Amino acid sequence: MSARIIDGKAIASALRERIGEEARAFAKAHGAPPCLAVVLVGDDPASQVYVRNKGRATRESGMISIEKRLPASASEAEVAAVVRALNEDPSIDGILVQMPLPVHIDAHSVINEIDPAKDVDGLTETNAGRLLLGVQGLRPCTPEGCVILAKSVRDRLEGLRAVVVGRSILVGKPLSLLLLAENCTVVMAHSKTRDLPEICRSADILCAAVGRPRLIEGDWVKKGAVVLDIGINRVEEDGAARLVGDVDFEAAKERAEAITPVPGGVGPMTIACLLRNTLIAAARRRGVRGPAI
Ligand SMILES: Nc1nc(=O)c2c([nH]1)NC[C@@H]1CN(c3ccc(C(=O)N[C@@H](CCC(=O)O)C(=O)O)cc3)C=[N+]21
Ligand SMILES: [Mg+2]
Repeated sequence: MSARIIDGKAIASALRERIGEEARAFAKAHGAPPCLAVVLVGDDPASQVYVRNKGRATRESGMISIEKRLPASASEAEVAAVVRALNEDPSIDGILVQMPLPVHIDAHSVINEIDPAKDVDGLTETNAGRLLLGVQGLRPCTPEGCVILAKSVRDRLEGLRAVVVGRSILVGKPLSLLLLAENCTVVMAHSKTRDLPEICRSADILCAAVGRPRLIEGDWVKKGAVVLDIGINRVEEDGAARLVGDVDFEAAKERAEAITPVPGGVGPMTIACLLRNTLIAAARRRGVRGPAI
């Protein structure tokens, strides 16, 4: 039996529809729609595409999108100054600094300049700490999207064994914490993990976020598992550029109950959750409760 393909694109589109309604209601109540500022340093082609897509999605959801571009030669102090100006600007609700930053800039320092109330990526020390503590804060978008997709297959995640392969700050670590908050039993696996195939086979929910094309093979997947493929790897195959995940999709779908495709799985959820965080940040900054979506 072939797995059900989790249609992240459709789920994200439905979520963005509801966010759009909330954004319009917000604009009516507060005189202006929520506003997201994206800071892009340098001219990495993939980043340009992502930022353009984010801007379009933001406007489609009835929010305002602002872009601040700096040359690749910008100093850390210059990038930090842009972030601080956005912090001070009362018309800005959300700030995202597009990763990766040029190597001469310390990403952690720059991210930490973001006002935690506007940190829609959930990456500042304050929001990471709030996630660890399980108190109100802004959660990272890709992990949040993963939990929504897992819940689209399983009503309750409680008691399920989740294996997260990859421990990045943007995805693996926060995803592990979010799944723990759902009462999953979480295994945090990574490049130094012994017996990785065996550990993956123990997963009811298998999350792959390592950035290695098709690392996870078909027989690493337990029959009936839910597979979330967070990898987005650009590879060249038969002379053509392709996008593949961290999971061998064709093989894994013969064993999984449900699996996310790449593209069209987790990626679109990241953007939808970014817009949701912008709405939440805009509401909380005005002292009202965020949307119940
Ligand atoms: N501060 C920061 N926050 C981020 O959240 C962040 C970042 N920096 N830097 C880059 C990564 C990557 N990322 C993606 C978002 C959407 C898709 C997405 O929508 N992908 C589509 C299309 C993929 C394509 O065709 O290229 C899909 O998977 O179907 C992918 C990747 C956010 N990131
Ligand atoms: Mg392999």
